[in-house]
Amino acid sequence: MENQTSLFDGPNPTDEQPTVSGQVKNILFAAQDSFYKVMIVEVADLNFDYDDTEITVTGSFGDIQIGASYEFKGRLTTHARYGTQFAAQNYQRQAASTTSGLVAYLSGDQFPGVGKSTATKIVDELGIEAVDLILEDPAVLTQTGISTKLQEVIVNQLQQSDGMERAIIALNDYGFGSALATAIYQKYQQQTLQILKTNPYQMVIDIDGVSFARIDRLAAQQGIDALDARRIQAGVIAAINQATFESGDTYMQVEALLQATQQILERAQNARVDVALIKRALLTLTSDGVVIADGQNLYVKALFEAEREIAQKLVRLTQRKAGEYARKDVVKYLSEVEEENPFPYDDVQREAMIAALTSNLFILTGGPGTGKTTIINGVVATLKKLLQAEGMKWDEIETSIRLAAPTGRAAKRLSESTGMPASTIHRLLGINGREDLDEIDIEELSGRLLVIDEMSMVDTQLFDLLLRGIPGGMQVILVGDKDQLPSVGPGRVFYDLLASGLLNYRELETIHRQGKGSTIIALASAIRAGQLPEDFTVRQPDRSFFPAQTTQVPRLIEQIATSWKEKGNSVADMQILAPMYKTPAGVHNLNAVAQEIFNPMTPKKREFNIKLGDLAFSFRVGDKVMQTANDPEHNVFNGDIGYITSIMLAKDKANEDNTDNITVAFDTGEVAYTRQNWNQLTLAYATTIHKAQGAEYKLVIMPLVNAFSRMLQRNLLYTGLTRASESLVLIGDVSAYQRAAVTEGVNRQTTLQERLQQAEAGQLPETPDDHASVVALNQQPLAVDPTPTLVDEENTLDDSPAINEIVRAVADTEDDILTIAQITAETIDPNIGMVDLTPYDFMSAENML
Ligand SMILES: Nc1ncnc2c1ncn2[C@@H]1O[C@H](COP(=O)(O)OP(=O)(O)OP(=O)(O)O)[C@@H](O)[C@H]1O
Repeated sequence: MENQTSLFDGPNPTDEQPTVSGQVKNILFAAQDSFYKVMIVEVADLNFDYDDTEITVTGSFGDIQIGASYEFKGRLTTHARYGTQFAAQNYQRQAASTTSGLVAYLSGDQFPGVGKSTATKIVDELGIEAVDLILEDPAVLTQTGISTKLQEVIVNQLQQSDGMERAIIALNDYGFGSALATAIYQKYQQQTLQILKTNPYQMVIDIDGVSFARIDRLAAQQGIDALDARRIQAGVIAAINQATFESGDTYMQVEALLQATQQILERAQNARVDVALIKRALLTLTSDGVVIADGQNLYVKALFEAEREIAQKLVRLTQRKAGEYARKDVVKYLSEVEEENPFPYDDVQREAMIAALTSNLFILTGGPGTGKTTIINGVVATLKKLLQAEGMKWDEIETSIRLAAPTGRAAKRLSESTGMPASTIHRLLGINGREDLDEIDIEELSGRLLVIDEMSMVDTQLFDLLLRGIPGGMQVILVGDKDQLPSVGPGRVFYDLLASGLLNYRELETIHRQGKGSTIIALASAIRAGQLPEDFTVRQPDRSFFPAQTTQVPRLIEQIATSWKEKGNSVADMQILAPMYKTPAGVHNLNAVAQEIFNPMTPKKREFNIKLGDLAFSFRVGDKVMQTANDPEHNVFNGDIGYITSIMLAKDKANEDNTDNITVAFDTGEVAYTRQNWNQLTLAYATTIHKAQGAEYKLVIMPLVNAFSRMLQRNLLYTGLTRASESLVLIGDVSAYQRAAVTEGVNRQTTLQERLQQAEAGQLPETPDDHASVVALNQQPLAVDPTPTLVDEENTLDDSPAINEIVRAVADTEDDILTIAQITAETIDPNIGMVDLTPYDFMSAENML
């Protein structure tokens, strides 16, 4: 088994682990999308101080039976609202410990047809471990001589109840967290243990997010050969998944895939893998339909199907009889809405709104301040009038307009700017993003209109799922800014939809935002057109540029941030955005700099020192932090920003929980993190530009230096500076900005446009099954392209499970736990702003360098 010892695991390993056993009286809560449960257990035995007869037990559990007895290992915790609970890390059904108990169990009601004599035969033959043996290998029952029918009854029942528990326990033991364990079990059900033990590589093929390296270690321990065909096939899948994720392409060329697979396989175990073996593996995968070969392009099935389905659905949507409302009604109600609006619409806006309301599918793109929100509001208000005229009741009207965006932050902004409820796309569809895409069942949405904002962030697979939920009669409006960074996941859907030229869209170009912000927007427009404006380095009321070399950046930022703070502004309204994590001008170092300004150490403050490889930093009470993974159980998601409100040490008197923990206040509530989960938090004074997509800040400070070389691309610069709503401070080399402005982002390889054209012509190909290119490959010698694949630092760093080394923190000896009520109050104060401030106010130019 994998060695799971990590310094995260905290307390002294020689301590006996807190254990409680007893009968489950009730299940208070069972999460729908994972195994998380909260239940009441009647205490029969325990090894820690606790004097009630019942205890609340929480954790990931399979099919818990009320009334059955279990043993739980874990720790006692104190929940702010629910009091003392036992957080189980592991559990076990208390099996019968005597042969007579086991005979009684096997001849019980749950095994129909199995009488005492059959049960006795089984126990005599297989012993007290009978249940384990049967679950590991059902064939052992044949040696008991009982009928095949009864064998089936026993195996099915055991697999159903104990099988699930054992599977989850085993998955936990192998180090799979709750989310992956859930996904794995949902896929294999009763077969989970068997797959884990006999062919763990299958998991790499079937389950998103299972790491090849982890499975490879597991398989090697089980003695699976490095040249085993299953290993090579899993390597192919790992390579194609990794490459599509890193490049954003939706497919890969044959030669590149062969080479990447070889690298992955040879790096993971020190054994040479011949390309011929990889070719053979690829042939099997394409024959089985796991990989789709379309000419020289190889796709994982889900991405191939997603592009195909998107094209088909969109073309069907546009070919459907045009929207239900007559143009003259639309024009009439829109004029009423316009009269109620504080300003008249411009012609393009008016025309876009009419087109949106009279089409089944409408796409709107435009930069900041061009009126996208104005159009959404106008369309929604006009639609309300149209529906009212149809006789629809008010509450029905409200619920028939659905607004959504790809991230929680973008949904929140959409809701604020429209005054209507908006949700994430995942929530709209009722999914958590961990489902098996082959089996996921999306329910059709109800309503007349669906508006999706920040479309540029939607990837191929999410868009496919979204379209599956859109019923025939629903109008769809997709809104975004095509010049922003594309989605993190594979594809560049929004770009492709626009570039196909086949779908109904309007581009807004006139900038309407006046006064403050105007020169930021003008700068954004120039950069969008591939130029740095001549006045780039000239100080403007709302933006400035300070030349600096990489090593000078931290000092400059220190001064700007200090000045911002001294003027009484909130840290929540300020964001430092850098393209990369490393270098003195990168996210890691700038976080350290900003932390010293916004949250310096004081004798009364607590901190935990963290060390991750070369990176050392600390979490302090009051720190601005970001959640870096989705955690639906606690309602916090990747990119959510919060503030540390308390730091508790295991030894604190006030800490009834016996472990170190950090509590963070998010907009949605407080979340406590024990050491195992600290890797989900980072300091967030500075973040990458990718992580800031969909957010807006009053002040953005952005360093761009030549050291960021290959990240210097137009859409990155554009996305970063358009996050600033009132003030923008740019720092670095003019030449770096120049280079970013003229460098078009790497072109993602996708086939969505081609599929749209094929769908439009009624010639969308069926999923190819001849995989001729791969067949041919196995017959010819192959020239492998020696160019290594570029690794995108952004993805690599964010996805890196590098956290295996964390040095136990030492805090000061203060017993008081400090809270930061003041800071959280400040972050939600909408009045703290930038009235009459310019970036120049934050500093005096003389002492900048
Ligand atoms: N035709 C117009 N005449 C005058 N002002 C307008 C017009 N259209 C929009 N505005 C104003 O311009 C500003 C920007 O518009 P809006 O918020 O709709 O743009 P946006 O594209 O959604 O911007 P962002 O993406 O930055 O949120 C708003 O203050 C809006 O009231």
